[in-house]
Amino acid sequence: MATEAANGNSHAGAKPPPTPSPLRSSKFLQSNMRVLVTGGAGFIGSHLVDKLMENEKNEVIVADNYFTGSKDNLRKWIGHPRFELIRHDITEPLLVEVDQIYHLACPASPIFYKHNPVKTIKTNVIGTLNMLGLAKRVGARILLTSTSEVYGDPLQHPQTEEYWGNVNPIGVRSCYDEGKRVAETLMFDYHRQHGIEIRIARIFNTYGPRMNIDDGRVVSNFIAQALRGEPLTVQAPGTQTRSFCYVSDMVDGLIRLMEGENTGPINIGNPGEFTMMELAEIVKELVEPSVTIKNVENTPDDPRQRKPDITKAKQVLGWTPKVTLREGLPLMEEDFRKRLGVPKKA
Ligand SMILES: NC(=O)c1ccc[n+]([C@@H]2O[C@H](COP(=O)([O-])OP(=O)(O)OC[C@H]3O[C@@H](n4cnc5c(N)ncnc54)[C@H](O)[C@@H]3O)[C@@H](O)[C@H]2O)c1
Ligand SMILES: O=C(O)[C@H]1O[C@H](OP(=O)(O)OP(=O)(O)OC[C@H]2O[C@@H](n3ccc(=O)[nH]c3=O)[C@H](O)[C@@H]2O)[C@H](O)[C@@H](O)[C@@H]1O
Repeated sequence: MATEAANGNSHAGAKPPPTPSPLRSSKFLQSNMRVLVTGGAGFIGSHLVDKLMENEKNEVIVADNYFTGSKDNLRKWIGHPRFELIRHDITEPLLVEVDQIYHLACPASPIFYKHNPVKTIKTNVIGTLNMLGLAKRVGARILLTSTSEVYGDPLQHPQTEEYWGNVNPIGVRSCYDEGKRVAETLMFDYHRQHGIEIRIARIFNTYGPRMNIDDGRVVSNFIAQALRGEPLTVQAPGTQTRSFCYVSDMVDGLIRLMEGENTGPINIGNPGEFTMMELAEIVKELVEPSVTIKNVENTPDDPRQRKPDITKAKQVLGWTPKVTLREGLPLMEEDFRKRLGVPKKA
């Protein structure tokens, strides 16, 4: 059984987990861990799939509705005997026999999650209920990719897992941050009531190759703008901070959490903290020094500061991020150059 949650909630009343599929222990000559990745055609999901597929004992099933993801992100696995891709919207039940569920499906960029907020809530609430129902039926362990947005516009800095957050329940971001908070609640209620083996990762801003070019998030915006020779749009005031984690570090953290014994919630992010103006200056310096920086209006409820306290991830997962922002940005730039057809100047 997993150890106590980070926030100190007691799980003394939790039931033992349901019995996993007998196939998990009875197969010897073929893959014996069947892993479902919801949202596996998206940015983080597709990198996670790449890593999971490296292990020959894993059979990977992706369920995705392609709202913000794409088959293209998974093209190297399509047709592989240990890989299966299902077009499926997780707000509908899914019947598959699996041992582990990485539950990522949810639009992550503010532009996309605000586009149809009711659908975003349904994805977080009904979608998570469906995945927990599946976990219960087949005895699978389930990991939820929650978010640092559960801390809202945090009044504690850096944020530890014990902090309960400062969230506007009726704002334009609420479909996402309150949606994820309910998803976390559902995870713990299924754990306590039905003994489901749960893992919760609170992910902080993650970036890297394969982000949608017009995704709308800040790192992808700045790199695409720099490569197109457009001004970098710093939203007011520009002093707001974020901490950026490179995607390979994130995937490593998620797999460690799934394989470990702690339920979480656990912050997974890179504590290096930058203002948006600093980020723009770094992108300008590394990618295209001739571009200008333009101040533009911000959107409501934008968190003013965000930085993970990762003491817990270090202690219980033995995890620390390895890739610095200055190392990760050029890797993303290379991918964006290929996709935008902008070669590096000699
Ligand atoms: N990238 C980050 O900085 C970040 C930070 C915190 C949390 N997260 C979480 O990590 C997960 C992945 O984020 P990402 O950056 O890869 O985003 P993404 O938008 O690239 O990927 C999300 C995937 O989920 C799919 N999806 C959305 N709604 C669905 C539905 N109803 N049914 C089936 N599939 C659906 C999309 O098509 C896409 O492939 C999300 O749960 C997000 O909330 C990401
Ligand atoms: O890490 C998290 O927990 C969350 O982080 C992001 O949300 P956010 O930090 O608002 O992401 P961005 O849209 O990339 O914005 C980051 C900052 O950059 C600013 N920004 C954004 C875009 C831009 O062009 N310019 C700009 O200055 C925004 O005002 C904001 O202050 C993700 O999009 C969420 O999915 C995720 O859950």
